[in-house]
Amino acid sequence: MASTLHRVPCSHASPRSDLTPRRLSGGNCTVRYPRRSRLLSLRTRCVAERIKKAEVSSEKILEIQGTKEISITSNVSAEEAEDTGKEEQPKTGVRLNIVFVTSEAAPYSKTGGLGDVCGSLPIAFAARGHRVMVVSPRYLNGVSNKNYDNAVDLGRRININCFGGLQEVAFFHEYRAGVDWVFVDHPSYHRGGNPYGDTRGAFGDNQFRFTLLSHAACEAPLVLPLGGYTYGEKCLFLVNDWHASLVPVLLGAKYRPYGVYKDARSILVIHNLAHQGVEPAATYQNLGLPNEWYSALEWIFPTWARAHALDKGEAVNILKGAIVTADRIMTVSKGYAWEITTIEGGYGLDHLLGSRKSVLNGITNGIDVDEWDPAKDKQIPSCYSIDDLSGKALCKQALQKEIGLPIRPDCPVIGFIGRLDYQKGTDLIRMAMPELLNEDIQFIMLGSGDLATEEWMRSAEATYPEKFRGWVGFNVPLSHRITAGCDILLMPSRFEPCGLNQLYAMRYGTVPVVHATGGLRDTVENFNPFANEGRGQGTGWTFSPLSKESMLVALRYAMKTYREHKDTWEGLMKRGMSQDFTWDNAASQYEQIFKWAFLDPPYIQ
Ligand SMILES: Nc1ncnc2c1ncn2[C@@H]1O[C@H](COP(=O)(O)OP(=O)(O)O[C@H]2O[C@H](CO)[C@@H](O)[C@H](O)[C@H]2O)[C@@H](O)[C@H]1O
Repeated sequence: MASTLHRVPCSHASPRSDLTPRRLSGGNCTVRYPRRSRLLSLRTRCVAERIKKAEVSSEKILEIQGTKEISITSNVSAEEAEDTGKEEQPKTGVRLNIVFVTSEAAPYSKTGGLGDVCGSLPIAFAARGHRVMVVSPRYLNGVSNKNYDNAVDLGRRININCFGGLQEVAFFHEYRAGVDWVFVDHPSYHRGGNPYGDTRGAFGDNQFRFTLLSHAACEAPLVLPLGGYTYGEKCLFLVNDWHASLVPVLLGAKYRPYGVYKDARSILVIHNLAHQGVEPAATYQNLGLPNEWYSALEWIFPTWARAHALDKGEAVNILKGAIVTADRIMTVSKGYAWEITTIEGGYGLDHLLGSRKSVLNGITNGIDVDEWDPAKDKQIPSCYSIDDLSGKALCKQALQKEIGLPIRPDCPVIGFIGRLDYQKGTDLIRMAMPELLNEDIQFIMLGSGDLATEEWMRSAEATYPEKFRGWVGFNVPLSHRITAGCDILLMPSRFEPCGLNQLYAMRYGTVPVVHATGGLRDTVENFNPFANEGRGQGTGWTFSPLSKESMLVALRYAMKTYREHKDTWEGLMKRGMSQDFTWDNAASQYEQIFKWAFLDPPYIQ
């Protein structure tokens, strides 16, 4: 065994040798990795610490000390495991080193569904026996700082060569729920607002901030001795959306030419194709990539999308870079996996995605069934379950009271939660509202984003004081109370890669009414009152086409059923509540894709 691990030659032969990954702040060309013996002693120390903290069952101690694999029985203390003599066995056949790269991970950072997924899917993989690291920025915006209280500075600094200079980043780390949460620290992540922007709009340096993230994520498995030893080169990168999409390009352009990461694989997970990280072509030189890799990111806008006659439409598209270099591509539902290969859903990338159809799969997201559990949710005023729904009625009354609407148990309450964005079809809600509020209903909206829609929500409250409430902002506890207290959840999304709110709604016995698109069509079964010998079948209503009229038709069916067919309504609620949306289910499907990824040679050698 070599005394140092992962030594990368400092190839001065390359005209861009400044791009070699191993630079240290001190100017050395290679990182001095700890010797193997030191790694083992670090590992032993860390194991001792974990044993002390009773994070590892006693039966596992020998295994940890003696083998390369770590299996954490996350919720079982050493004493418990000894007492019962039982121990969770890893569910996976092949244990992998999985590295999530993401711009958000709840509860540390979240602006939407990406944060939810990257906060809970890693835990599901860890529980199945994989070693899992999540690499994400350490956002300090004044409000979120406390989220990182338990993350300690690992004392590792690396210099990233991009944007015309060396950028020093640090790594913070928290080990929680069997997962190594790694936070990349850099001054550009320390500012007010959310991860992408503030009240003045998107940050102008997002390309820089997420370039740093991708470079740092490529280094993390090599340089961070987590739990005493590094993840090493044979790992699987799960890169989420455009913010992490430089990772597969970097593997091919910056590491493999030096023999590093030859056994790694990368999978691009697309949560939202509408955001691609497109910037002027001139920014390519900032990304820390060799010139000859330009074509991987090259993007030419069609003529109609150019600003003027002399505009050649030349740009770089970071997401495209991952589409053409990742070993496999995934989306968050089967329906969306197909939609993105069509001209309507492909956002200009349909041809490229179609050309990689053989490695493109969709797996429906799961949800965090502990955080979203009406039987033990601390955020709602009264818990309930499929066996006793009485608490739901109390949640409805409490919501009406909290939000200042008349307390009326029999009046159907319709809710909407989400980003106020073109994607979510909020324009349709605005258009339909005068007609909808002619009915005897109440409507509650929670969201932030598009300023005009926020303004409209405020004015709608004034126009319909007895029927409409709009809460402008991002408020997770309130989103739980709305999900529990409403009867119907409306999601008229133009496109929806998966959608999580309809899953939360069903789990809380709130009946979804959704546009039949992407993951919404895959997860909500349209109600059929005649099926099942007249007992009915389905979990909600799906409407199509996306028009005000068809949305109102679906909502009227729902309201009529709610008012006039109480038993049928309860059947709808209970069928929704009994769906299996656990991450474990999704994670086992992911493992099949992982197997395929390692069966094939790396797509970019
Ligand atoms: N104002 C607010 N206050 C509190 N909570 C709020 C909120 N606005 C939104 N949320 C929360 O943010 C999450 C939104 O998740 P979605 O999956 O519905 O949409 P999003 O478009 O962000 O995600 C993208 O990624 C996910 C994950 O893959 C896909 O499901 C989805 O289709 C895709 O568009 C939910 O947890 C929701 O409750």
